Amino acid sequence: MQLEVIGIGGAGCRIADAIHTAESTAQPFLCDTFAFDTDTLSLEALESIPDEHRHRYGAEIENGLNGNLQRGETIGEEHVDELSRQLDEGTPSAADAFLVAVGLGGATGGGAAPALVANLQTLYDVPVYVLATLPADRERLPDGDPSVPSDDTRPTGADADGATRPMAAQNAVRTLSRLDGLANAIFCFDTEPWLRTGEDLVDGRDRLNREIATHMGAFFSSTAQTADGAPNAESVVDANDVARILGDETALVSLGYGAQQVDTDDSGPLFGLDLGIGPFSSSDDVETSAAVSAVETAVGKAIQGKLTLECDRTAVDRALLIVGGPPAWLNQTAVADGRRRLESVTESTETLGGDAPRPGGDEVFALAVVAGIEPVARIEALREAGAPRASGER
Ligand SMILES: Nc1nc2c(ncn2[C@@H]2O[C@H](COP(=O)(O)OP(=O)(O)OP(=O)(O)O)[C@@H](O)[C@H]2O)c(=O)[nH]1
Repeated sequence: MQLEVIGIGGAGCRIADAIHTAESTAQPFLCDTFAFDTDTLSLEALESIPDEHRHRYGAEIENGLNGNLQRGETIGEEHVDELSRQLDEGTPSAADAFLVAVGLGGATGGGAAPALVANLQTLYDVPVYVLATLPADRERLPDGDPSVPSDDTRPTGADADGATRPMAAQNAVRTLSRLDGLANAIFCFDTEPWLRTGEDLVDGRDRLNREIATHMGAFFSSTAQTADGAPNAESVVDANDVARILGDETALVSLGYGAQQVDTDDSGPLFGLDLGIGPFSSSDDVETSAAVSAVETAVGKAIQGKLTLECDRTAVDRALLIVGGPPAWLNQTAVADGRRRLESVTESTETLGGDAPRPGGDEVFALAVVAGIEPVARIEALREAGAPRASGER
């Protein structure tokens, strides 16, 4: 499937940019990538999104929004037609789905995302998914907390731009609830557990954004059509499968990813075969036991390792497993076993599986998608953290 990615606000734009940067030319899955922000400098700092797909809006904002989500919502609603029109710079009608990336906790992206998602739903007849990062705890830590580096001269709990975000939890909860019923599904990335000890967003955000891009790229590139001449998947995951697993009732979605390095012969075509798709190993060349072991290891990491949002793996509505890598290493029995393993761990009512051949690759990877994961302890904690102020404000 082909994806139209739109980043909104600082985090959303950087994440969209990271996805665009990481997209492999061998496995393209992006229709277009757009970045919408009120902050010109932030837009200019992006790495790879084409200039004509970066759009600054809200010239009336003079000194930022200071976490004022209601103002962000008003500005988002006022500019939503302008933002949607920007998409005509690309080919949005060719997309099988939209992905709106946003950092929950801020006022710009969180304010505009619900209006944008609602507008896309009326303009296009394809699913609109959201990719949302949850705010980190250390954006609002009390003074003297040991996880704030002692040489940090910024205010305690400051984010990557040096701003504190005392409203982060409250804003995140409110934006999540506004997206409910608008987005088909929400991919969640929980920032806090992905930050290293003593690391804050200043140091960590580019690494986190690459992690997000790896997970999302592994998923959506596996659903893209293979290039001419490249081997087809034994079991293709297409846009319909994605829609079935993600659903259309704003399910929360978490991803698990694991990769295992494998030995491939890069010295050239084997057995006189050259399909014009780069170096690859023939299945005769790879020990079955080695291939099975590589698939099992990658699948184990994806299912039992760290998820983008930790949840009760045994209480998942729907699940999908994709195993990819050099064709010779994709042992189909092991791939099918992996899908059954995910099914038995999650006890989900529906579990799909597929494979993604990557000629020339040097690792076997597995991506587990779990959808319908609520209740999630982390979201409940955010709701609690945001609740007292929320009731006072509204
Ligand atoms: N993963 C990740 N999170 C980020 C990044 N930048 C900021 N965040 C977090 O995302 C949330 C929203 O921040 P921004 O996207 O900068 O905020 P904004 O939408 O531009 O809105 P305002 O700055 O409030 O006007 C906060 O919780 C930030 O700490 C980033 O590059 N990656």
